[in-house]
Formats: sequence, structure tokens, C-alpha cells
Amino acid sequence: MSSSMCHVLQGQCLLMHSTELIVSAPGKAILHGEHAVVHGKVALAVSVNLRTYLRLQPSSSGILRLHLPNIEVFASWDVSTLLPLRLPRAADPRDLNKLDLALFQRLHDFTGFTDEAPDTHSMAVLAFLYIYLSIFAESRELPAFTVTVCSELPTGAGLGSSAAFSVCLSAAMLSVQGAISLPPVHPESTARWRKEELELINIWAFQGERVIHGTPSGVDNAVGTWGGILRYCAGNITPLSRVPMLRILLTNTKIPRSTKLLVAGVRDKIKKFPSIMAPVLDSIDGISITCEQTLQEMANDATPEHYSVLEELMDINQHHLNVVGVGHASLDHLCRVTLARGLHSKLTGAGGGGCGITLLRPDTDSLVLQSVTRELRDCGYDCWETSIGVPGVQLHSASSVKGDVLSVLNSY
Ligand SMILES: Nc1ncnc2c1ncn2[C@@H]1O[C@H](COP(=O)(O)OP(=O)(O)O)[C@@H](O)[C@H]1O
Ligand SMILES: C[C@@](O)(CCOP(=O)(O)O)CC(=O)O
Ligand SMILES: [Mg+2]
Repeated sequence: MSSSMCHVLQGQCLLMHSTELIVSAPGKAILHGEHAVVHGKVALAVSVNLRTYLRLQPSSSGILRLHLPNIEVFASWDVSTLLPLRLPRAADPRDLNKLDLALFQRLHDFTGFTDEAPDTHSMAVLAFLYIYLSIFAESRELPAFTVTVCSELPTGAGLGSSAAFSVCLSAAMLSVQGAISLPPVHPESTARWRKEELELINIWAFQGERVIHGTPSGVDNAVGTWGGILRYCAGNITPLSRVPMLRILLTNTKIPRSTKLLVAGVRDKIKKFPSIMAPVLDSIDGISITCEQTLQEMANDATPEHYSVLEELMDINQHHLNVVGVGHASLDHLCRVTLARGLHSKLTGAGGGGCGITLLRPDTDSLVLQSVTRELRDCGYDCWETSIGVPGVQLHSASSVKGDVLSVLNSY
């Protein structure tokens, strides 16, 4: 972290902005490396063209409101009741490498939520309050505003909805606090923040992910912040600029699952069978590295043989993910249905249900695609071809937001 950023992090509340703002962040698909990345291995991840949108409206009512229509949360607090929960922000910015457990405990006591049975509502509310009380820890007053979040992403399906949510919260609240600027945004257009500001957004989004996931790797919030295609390993983010434009079919099996529980399950398995699981994680690391090399070669000249390598890597990784215990019958079925048409799939994200990705070749026949899509939909799955590599977190002019999203944001 640069010293100037430390200064901002420690800053005595610069200028508090009091304008309405709309921000958005994309979801992601992990090509390879989910779960292994939590244990220091390489992951390759891409942003997808489904976004989470957040609208923040300042208020003079002294009431902080949170509207999360996707998960039916409508909460409000008198800011005076939140004041006693605040703790001075840690003097050492390196402490942002973990959660402030004292604040976390206070929030549990205040809300009455328990850590044993984390549910959709409590995780979202805790992440919101945690980021709010941390970012405004040193502000003279706690600001009142209404935050409304609406997402195109399925919640809890492996496409990084938790990270897109955390990135939006972080960007909006850092902007209000004045720790980052409000870049000028022209009508019908969007704007991005500077590199150092994006780094700050990413750091605070990571805290939100910690509240929701327990021990996230940080790959999802990195994609939500930076967008594009990234290699991620132990906190090091490398954008991959020279890669072919991959065609990806996304399938949501709609089997609900929790990233937090799946990540904890993998940790238990590694603890129970260290000598068996370590080689599997190493092999997943090898898959990510081989995939990255193959993609780089393909940027110059993509051949059918390159696609065969990518397909084989997906098959091997899908087996590994079953071995580490994050498979599901619905995902096995997805792989079988697509393979019957010559297409290769694997789960993406935490697994246990949720989404899978299928690699399409540039010349995959549209009739093949139509029949495989129909068959997957007949299983009750959602299925669509997605664009990848879209921009990360953005500030929007209201007229740049799609009509249906804007009408949801405006209806609360
Ligand atoms: N649009 C949203 N509104 C409110 N909370 C959300 C939203 N999207 C995600 N979340 C929070 O993130 C959690 C899902 O995170 P997770 O289990 O990591 O799944 P994923 O990130 O794969 O979608 C939800 O339980 C909720 O707490
Ligand atoms: C399983 C993991 O690798 C990805 C989780 O992604 P998602 O929450 O299922 O979208 C966890 C992580 O990297 O933090
Ligand atoms: Mg998540």
C-alpha cells in the first residue's frame, strides 16, 4: 500500500460529499482456481456483463436506510443509535488484512444476528454496517442516507454477487466520506476512479467479503473493482491484456448454496487429509498456470488444438473440484448434457450447486448451442451466453443506467 493511500486511510475525514450517486460493479466467472486460490494458488477470473447497482441518496432525517429488494431486506436505523458502536479506526493500515473483531462482535450484539447460522439477510446487513461504521469511524458525525441495491446477478450462485455488493458499498461510502473523489460524469455516460482510488475501493470491498465469506481470497472483489480478465494469486492482481475473446455459456442450476460454508468445508478436508488434498490444490494451480500460458499463445494464433487443451483443463479441474467436496449432482448433470454435444463444462465459484461455465469454440454451431441450451432449460436451469471482460466499478449518470434497473432503484 502506498504511503499516500495510508494517509487517506488515516485521513481525518476530508470533504464529505452530499450528492446523490449511482455506482455499479460487475459479477465474475472463475475460469480456474476457485477454492485453491483461498490457499494461495493461482486463479484466473473474468468479469461478466451482469452488474449490481447501488443508489445512495443523502438525507437530512438522521435515519440510515438500507433497501435490498433482491433479498427482501428493508432496514433503517437512527444514526444516533449507531454512534456508540463506532470504534476508532486501527492506527495501522495493515490491520485491514483482517476484520476488526471488536466491531464485528458489537454488530452481532446490536443486530442480534448469530455467526453460527449465517443467512442471506444477516450477512448483507452486517457487511453494510461494518463498512459504514469503519469508513465513517473518524467522521465528526455519522451521515444519514438511503442506500438501495439492485442486481442483475443471481444471489449466491457463484457469480460473485457478494463481491459486487461489497465493491458498490465501498465505492459509494468512500465517495461520500471524501476519501476518494467523485469523478466528473457526463450525461448518459459513466466514469471510473483513479488507480489509487480503485485500490482503496478494493481494500474496503475485501472487508465486506470477509464479513460475508469468512476467509475470502480477494479474487472476486478484485474483478468487481478492476473488471477485465485477471490472474490472482495471494493478493497479487495481474490484468491479462493479451487473451483471445472467449465465448462462455453460463448455466445456473439454481441449487442454493453458501460460499462461506463451502469454503469452510474445503478447509476442514485439507486439515483432515493434508497429504491427499495438497497435491490436488497443486494440480489446480498447474491447471490455472497452463490455462494462462495457453491463452497467451492463443492471443497470437488460436488453433483448434488450443481449444482442445482448454477443454481438457476444464474436465480435469471439474474432477478435482468434486474431489475437494464442492461438486453437486446438478453440476455433474450439466457436464454430461453439454459433453453429449461435444462441449466441456466445469462449476464456477464456490460450487455445491450454483453456476457452471461451458466453453464454446468460435465456430460452435448455433444449432448445437440451441439444442444444448434447450436441454439445460428443460432441466430447470437458466442458461445464457455471456460477454466477458467488462469494466469494473463505475460511477453512473442516472441516464446511463438501464430503464428497468433505474425504475427499481427509484421505487424505494
Ligand atoms: N443484490 C444483493 N443485495 C443484497 N445482498 C446481496 C446481494 N447480492 C449478494 N448479497 C449478499 O451476498 C451473499 C451471497 O454471497 P455468496 O454466498 O458469496 O454467493 P455469490 O457471491 O456467489 O453470489 C448473500 O447471501 C447476501 O448476503
Ligand atoms: C470459492 C472461492 O474461490 C470463490 C467464491 O466465489 P462465489 O462467492 O461463489 O461467487 C472463494 C474465494 O476465492 O474467496
Ligand atoms: Mg461470494
